[in-house]
Amino acid sequence: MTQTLTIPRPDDWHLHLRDGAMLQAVLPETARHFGRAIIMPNLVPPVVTGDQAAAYRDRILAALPGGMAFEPLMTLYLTEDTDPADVAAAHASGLVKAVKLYPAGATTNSASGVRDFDKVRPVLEKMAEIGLPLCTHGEVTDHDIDIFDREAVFIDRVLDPIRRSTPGLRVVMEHITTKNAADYVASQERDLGATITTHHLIINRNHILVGGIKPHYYCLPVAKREEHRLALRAAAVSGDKRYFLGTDSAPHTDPNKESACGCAGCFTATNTISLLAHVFEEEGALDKLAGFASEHGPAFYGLPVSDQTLTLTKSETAVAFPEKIETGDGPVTVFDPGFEVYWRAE
Ligand SMILES: NC(=O)N[C@@H](CC(=O)O)C(=O)O
Ligand SMILES: [Zn+2]
Ligand SMILES: [Zn+2]
Repeated sequence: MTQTLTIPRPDDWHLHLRDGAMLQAVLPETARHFGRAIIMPNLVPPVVTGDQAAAYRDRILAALPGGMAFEPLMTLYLTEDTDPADVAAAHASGLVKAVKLYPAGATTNSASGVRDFDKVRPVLEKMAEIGLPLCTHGEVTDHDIDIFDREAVFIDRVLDPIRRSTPGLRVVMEHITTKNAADYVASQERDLGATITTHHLIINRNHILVGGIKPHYYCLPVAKREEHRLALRAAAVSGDKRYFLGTDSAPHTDPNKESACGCAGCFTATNTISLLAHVFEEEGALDKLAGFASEHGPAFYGLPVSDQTLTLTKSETAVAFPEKIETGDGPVTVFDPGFEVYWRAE
């Protein structure tokens, strides 16, 4: 008997679409399965103002193949010069759904991010007042902090102080990778959620380093020890509304990944939904997939759950995903989970 699972059409609450030829190639990979996505603003140059976000939204919609329905939910890239009034106007018009905080130097295209968190206080206060969420890349950048500790230290030194001094500020801890982060979310009563990626439910740091270095498993925050992966799985399948899917699908061309200084990012848009069904089945929690992928995110952002559905079917034979997708900028390798997957999305 074929096993099927029907869920409301999922959304991706953390996605990199890039621009130009790359946007053209990767957008259908997401739009095939997802109805909406929170679009990350770390372009070069970054999407800082409401006008830039409106123009980027238009480029995304122009790149969408005819017949595909997809709603990009735009974000603004927070800089020390961001104008609270511009943020408020972009929110009031319905264009912008979140503001993204990148500590300067923490990740890909974060050079224009925040160095001195006191400088963005007026923006954060305005956001708390109008109910506009802050999405955080939660890692400190101090040279004396080990890369595997940077997320946990960010919570103590940056995030918790910001939240205490800005009551009412709603925060999404993006792409959490540690038990520390999952526990912090669980300990907070209100105004806090977290996205979890597909790949952090599947790989730990051994996958990156054992048996030769695997650049396609390198992303930021870097995958941690197995105990952390297990904590993320427990959070994702818990049914707790504070955790939801943000794939952080982050395309880089193969030459930029397979390099002496490889870029951070895993490209998971193509096979994410099948991989998630596999993971949730492994955890005996297929009934929790709809919450994680389709319901908790809209609840946090105050949006309706999709009235469309996506059906997953478990087949006898493994699904054949492409190893790479071609883009006008060069090939992009699709995330390889290292196991066969039998769940197919219609
Ligand atoms: N996650 C990553 O490793 N890379 C992202 C940036 C980010 O989300 O930190 C990217 O833009 O490539
Ligand atoms: Zn990030
Ligand atoms: Zn990201």
